Amino acid sequence: MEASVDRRKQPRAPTAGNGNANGVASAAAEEEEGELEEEEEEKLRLRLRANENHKPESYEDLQMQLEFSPLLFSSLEQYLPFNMLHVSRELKLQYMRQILLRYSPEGERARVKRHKEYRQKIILNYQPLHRELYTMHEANFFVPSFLKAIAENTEESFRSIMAEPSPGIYTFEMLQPRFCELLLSEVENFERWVHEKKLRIMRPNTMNRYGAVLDDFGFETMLEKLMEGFICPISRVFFPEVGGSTLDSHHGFVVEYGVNRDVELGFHVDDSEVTLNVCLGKQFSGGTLFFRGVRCDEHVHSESQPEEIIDYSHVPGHAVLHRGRHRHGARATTSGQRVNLLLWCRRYLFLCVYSLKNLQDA
Ligand SMILES: O=C(O)CCC(=O)C(=O)O
Ligand SMILES: [Fe+2]
Repeated sequence: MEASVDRRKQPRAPTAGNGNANGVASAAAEEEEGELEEEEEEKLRLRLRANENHKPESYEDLQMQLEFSPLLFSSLEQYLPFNMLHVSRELKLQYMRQILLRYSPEGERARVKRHKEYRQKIILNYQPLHRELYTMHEANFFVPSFLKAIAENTEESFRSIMAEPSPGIYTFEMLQPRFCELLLSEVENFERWVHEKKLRIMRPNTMNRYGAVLDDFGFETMLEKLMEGFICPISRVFFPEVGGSTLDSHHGFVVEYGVNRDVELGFHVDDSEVTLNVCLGKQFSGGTLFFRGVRCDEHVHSESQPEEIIDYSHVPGHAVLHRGRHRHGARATTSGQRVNLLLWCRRYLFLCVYSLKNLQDA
């Protein structure tokens, strides 16, 4: 098994979106007034260090016209040269956009554009069944023990609700049964709608034939809050080596296993820094999650040590939190139906800015 480990990828453009696929191509921006002279374009540079005192602009209102995430522009702004910090927002935008365009492959931008249009079509037409799920209501979503631990926000309080069956794998009770039930019925409602409309649904990633991307049908803001308010505090304590407290984007989806669904999931690593995996139900047997230790890219296929081999049986409402690079897979769900909520948490904006600066310095 150790011979082959897939990198489980979301079918998306890593450099053009922010993991939330909120960028769309617009040729119009090129003809905007105040365009930079060609000569100046040659000098487009980012500073080595962020200017922490600079408060970046918001570009959210331009979301529909921009081919990159508004958040990416805000992150990048802190790295602008001093003389660019106080020019107009339009000029800053143009400066940053030209840098981004230089390093972002066109094919990926086109893919992000298509994804954005797909999402827009859904958001405009899909009628949610349980609207109360789309905004964060923590008292309705989470069990009290989880809320208490988060409110206390200490390593001790987190450990008091968690088991750590193997180093770096944390399990705990998290979601209320009622929330799981409603979310399952919302997902079913969405899938019914997709089927009725004869839409081609985009699956969560390259290894699933079933399941749905929650961010695509309205859950983006709620899941953002879940990551920021609940997963970042825990990751800050347990996953500092992957920037646990600075996770800045996510990919949220459900996977579905059972008869007429996916059966199992091969050995893989996730396209995330930190992964939250919560079982929503329903009733099932099998579906055990197996882990085989954390590896870097170069050693992802190496043998595992006996102490790294661990199995975990999903329990509805209970979460598993692990590093994306903690190699794992799921055994066959042999009867019933198993649905899990996955939140791949990333440091996408940070890594984007970092790789841009590296490319510039190369
Ligand atoms: O089925 C599971 O619980 C594992 C899912 C998983 O690893 C993933 O979606 O990346
Ligand atoms: Fe995974």
